[in-house]
Amino acid sequence: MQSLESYDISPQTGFLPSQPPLRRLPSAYFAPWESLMEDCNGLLLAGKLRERVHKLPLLDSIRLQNVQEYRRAFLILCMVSHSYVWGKHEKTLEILPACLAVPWTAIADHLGLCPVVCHAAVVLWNYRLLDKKGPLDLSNLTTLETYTGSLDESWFYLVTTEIEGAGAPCLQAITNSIEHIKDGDYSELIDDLQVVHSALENMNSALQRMYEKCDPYVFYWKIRPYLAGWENMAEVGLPFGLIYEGIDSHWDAETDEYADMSHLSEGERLLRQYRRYAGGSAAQSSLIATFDVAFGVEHHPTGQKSPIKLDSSALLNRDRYTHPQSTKPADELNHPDGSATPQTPPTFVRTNRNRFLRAMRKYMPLNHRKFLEDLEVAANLRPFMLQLQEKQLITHLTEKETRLLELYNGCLNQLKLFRDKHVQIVTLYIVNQSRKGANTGNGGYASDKKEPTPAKATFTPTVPIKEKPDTSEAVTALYPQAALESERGIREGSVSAKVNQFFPQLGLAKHVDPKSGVVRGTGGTNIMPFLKQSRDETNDMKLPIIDPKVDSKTVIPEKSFTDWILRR
Ligand code: HEM
Repeated sequence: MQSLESYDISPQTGFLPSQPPLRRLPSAYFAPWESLMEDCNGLLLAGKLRERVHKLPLLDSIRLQNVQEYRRAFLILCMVSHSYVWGKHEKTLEILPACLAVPWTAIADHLGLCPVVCHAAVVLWNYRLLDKKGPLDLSNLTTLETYTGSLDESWFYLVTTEIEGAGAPCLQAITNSIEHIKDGDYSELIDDLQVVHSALENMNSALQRMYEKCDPYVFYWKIRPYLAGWENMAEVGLPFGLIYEGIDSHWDAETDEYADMSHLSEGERLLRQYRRYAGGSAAQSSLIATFDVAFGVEHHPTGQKSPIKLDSSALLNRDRYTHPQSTKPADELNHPDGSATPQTPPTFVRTNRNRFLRAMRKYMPLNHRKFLEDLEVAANLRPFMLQLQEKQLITHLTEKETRLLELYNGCLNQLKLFRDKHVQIVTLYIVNQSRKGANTGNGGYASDKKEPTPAKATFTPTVPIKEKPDTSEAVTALYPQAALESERGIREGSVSAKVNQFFPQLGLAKHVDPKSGVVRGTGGTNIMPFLKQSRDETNDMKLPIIDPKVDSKTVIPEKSFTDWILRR
């Protein structure tokens, strides 16, 4: 492994930048972005944001001076663009104007990200210390930007920021542990694992604080819709994704040439403009992924205990937890068997076979992704522990060796507890909220007032509308991104209506029967089996420790060191 700094990781603040993020872009050239950001909440509320965006000049991101400025600009464009697309009780828009799309895409490329909101933008690059010399924790943190202007949204991001800060000391300890294993330095290795253990405890305490100031209702109905991306969003009018105006998808990076489009049909040309990206999620946290890699936690496709080859029905189902979509819907035409899709998430072969978790890596900053990829190769903790485990079958372990096994299991237990708490949070903040429905009767939160043109009249569903729960019509009109229905909301006269005529099989919305109790992740499918499996897979990694005083019989481990090596 290279030094932490070379992966843009700070030994003190981890994946958070070593200095708090920029509060404003200094150059007057970018004043139009800063001033739009300043008014964003107000403009959204007044229904004037889109109007203002249409007046925004097209600025050249090349004039950003350094990585701090790039990150600040990326945050602004994430905030403004998602507010623009989803609106506030407005129809979803499927074309992002060039003044946002062009610089956002260029800045995302520069940072090794996708032009869509992500964990890095709202958590890593979106905080400020109230007292510059004070600690990096909830007693001293505030956000730079939010979609809603609510304290609940700030708290949601800041709890996650604190978790990132609490986990920071682990990164050096983990990379040190690789060397200490090589050198056989058990005392140092014990220290490394103790650092990780207590950091995980602190992370768990921070996660528990989510309940304090982030109201589940506000989170689900007010905040989460803005974090949605444009993947599997057929029912809210984005069956093929989002069009990034001015982004020429006909240019080929390999040949540096513009493709000859003359052979393409009108439909194909239109389709090639769309991009699909998942929305923001802490599943994009490189920190949690680091623990999995370092401890050798094996993740499998949801519902599978061992890797399987996807059959065609799985491809057709388009479940993002087993088969993430390609970024561009047109790829599906070129590779109808789905063979293009695995190129989208970075390919790597080690322990993580869950495609959703793997796909989340492309939403991590390039250097953090690189760190995980290098750690995949360098990580030696689990093979070392498996060796100790095999040794104890033949002979007694030394005190230090036993302590190491205990600490390894202890760290896994803390990670499992983190995922336990997380499952509870998701139950309260998502599953329960989606079942209860929106608080449409309460004028304080969700107004009964609909758009001047009722949503039903502006949509032409192409598949029969299923019977809905009582509240759903109002819910869909007010919070379309939270809808559980499966009809496609293709608007008459829209680009997607045209594309749909040519390719009716593409961008089909998944059918989710509201009565089935299935609750989907942002643009995804049933989240609970996925999250519970991830937790169980963490727990399954614990290794049995034989107490020589008690255990007289030999325990055969489920997975031996040799087995692990063979399966790598
Ligand atoms: C209100 C708080 C939270 C909610 C409602 C929530 C919701 C979710 C959901 C729905 C998923 C499934 C994937 C998706 O659709 O995006 C997920 C995955 C995940 N979340 Fe959260 N989350 C919350 C807070 C956090 C925090 C604070 C962290 C800490 C970094 C975190 C870390 C993760 C991770 C690592 C995954 C991937 C699954 C795994 O590794 O087990 N989440 N979350």
